[in-house]
Amino acid sequence: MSATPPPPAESELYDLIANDLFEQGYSIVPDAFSHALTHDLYRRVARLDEHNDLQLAGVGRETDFQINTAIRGDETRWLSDTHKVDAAYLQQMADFRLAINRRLFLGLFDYEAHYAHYAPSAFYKRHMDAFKGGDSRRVLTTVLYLNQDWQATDGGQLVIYDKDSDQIISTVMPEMGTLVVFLSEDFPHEVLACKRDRYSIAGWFRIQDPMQAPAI
Ligand SMILES: O=C(O)CCC(=O)C(=O)O
Ligand SMILES: [Fe+2]
Repeated sequence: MSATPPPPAESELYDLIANDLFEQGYSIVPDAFSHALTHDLYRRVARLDEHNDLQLAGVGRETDFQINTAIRGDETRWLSDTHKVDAAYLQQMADFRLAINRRLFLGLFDYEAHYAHYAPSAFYKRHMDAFKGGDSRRVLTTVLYLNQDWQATDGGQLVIYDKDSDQIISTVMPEMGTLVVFLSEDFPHEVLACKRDRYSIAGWFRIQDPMQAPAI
């Protein structure tokens, strides 16, 4: 028998996240999804790591893209609908997208997500996931953590800052099942150096590319 409570019923989960986003622009939810899904995702990323199927992440987009381990040291791989476990998560996030659109009218159009592995001593310096007027189309960031029994001494916390005051808003332990959601343009954040392998899925809901939108 496990002592952890079952995940909240889905509509309650989305009510809670939508309310947090409306009130404060971010939400942090422990045990967001079913334990079965979370464990499948953990096994999948651990296997990708074991088989060296993750690649050092870069900074910048397209022509600006470069590897810079002074900024970030994580290794990543995009989820793909062609793998059963990836597809299960992408389906979960498709439901999430509709549920949040129904509650907040954010016009979320699609979702991209990658597995990430931070090896011991890796970090991701303070950054923003999107900029006002930028071309990434990213509106809402999600991070799902996949690490059992994370301790404060393991490092690797996500630190979220207030954009205006520079104060720390929250320090999040990357514990198995915890989901963090925040408005991509509003919160500078960083990943502190970790002391053990750290696994997660980072994802971004995006608005539609105005160039691809049908003419009205
Ligand atoms: O893993 C995390 O806690 C955050 C990762 C992140 O900021 C990113 O990939 O942009
Ligand atoms: Fe980020």
